[in-house]
Amino acid sequence: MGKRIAFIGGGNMASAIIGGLLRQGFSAADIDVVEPWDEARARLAKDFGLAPQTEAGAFLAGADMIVWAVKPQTFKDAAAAMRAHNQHALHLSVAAGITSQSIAQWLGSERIIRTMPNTPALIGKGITALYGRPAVTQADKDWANEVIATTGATVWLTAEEQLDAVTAISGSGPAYMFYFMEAMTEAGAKLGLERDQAYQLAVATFIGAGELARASTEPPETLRAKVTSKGGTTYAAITSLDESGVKDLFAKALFAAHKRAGELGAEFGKA
Ligand SMILES: NC(=O)C1=CN([C@@H]2O[C@H](COP(=O)(O)OP(=O)(O)OC[C@H]3O[C@@H](n4cnc5c(N)ncnc54)[C@H](O)[C@@H]3O)[C@@H](O)[C@H]2O)C=CC1
Ligand SMILES: O=C(O)[C@@H]1CCC=N1
Repeated sequence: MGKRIAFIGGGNMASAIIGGLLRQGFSAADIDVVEPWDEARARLAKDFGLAPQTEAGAFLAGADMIVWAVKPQTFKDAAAAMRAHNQHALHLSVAAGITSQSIAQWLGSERIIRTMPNTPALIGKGITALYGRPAVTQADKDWANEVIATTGATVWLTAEEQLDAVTAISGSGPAYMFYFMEAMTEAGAKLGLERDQAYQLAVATFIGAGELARASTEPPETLRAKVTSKGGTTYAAITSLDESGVKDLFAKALFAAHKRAGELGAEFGKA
């Protein structure tokens, strides 16, 4: 790629993208990171051979792309600290909820791409939705896609609001999967399995079902029907789930995540 990329925030999501870039041959010497937390800086140095800085500075002038990987709560302050040092970079945000309009105001730039990745990006198995502000060129989008594709699949959106829905589905999604794995492991242990074996069964079942869904042309309802013998064990479990209204409750949880994304934008995106 031959360009410099700076990360503002060096936590989980920054590490996922940095890891992806390095795996694809991007040079650590072309990456800058601003990360105030000592422990996080030490981890970035150890894992990736980087030399992160504690705060924004003149070194940021060399960045062609700036990746915003701070919490929504700290974005505005971090933007104010960076603004004087770089006015030409393409900006790529991973922050939940914070609109590109807020970012444009804080940075005085229209060259902004918002994204919503998820943590499987850490192992190159993520999925990220991206949205480019109208001023962003196709060449900028292609470059952002190239960077993010090092962490997994990409999906481009045409409406920025859709990012909040993506946040509810796939951004927060890994946590729901782990939640189900926890429940399956607990139940397995109560039913007499060794805990680590129950966990192994739960994880393998998620991976297998996910891969089957990916490989199949059939919808999930059909895949589910193929597991569900009339009057059998799955039927007993699904009937119990339906009687408890689990599908509706689960949808309610996703709506709560979606609502929270909007609230984060309103609360921490003020000019
Ligand atoms: N963790 C996840 O599953 C996902 C997170 N996101 C978004 O990614 C963003 C970052 O989240 P994580 O990486 O999980 O958080 P994190 O807490 O792991 O990383 C954020 C880092 O920013 C640093 N920081 C705080 N103030 C700073 C400042 N003024 N300048 C530079 N760095 C500063 C913190 O020390 C921390 O290391 C958030 O906005 C979140 O909404 C998006 C998708 C998934
Ligand atoms: O929980 C959060 O706010 C972030 C956004 C998506 C996943 N983690």
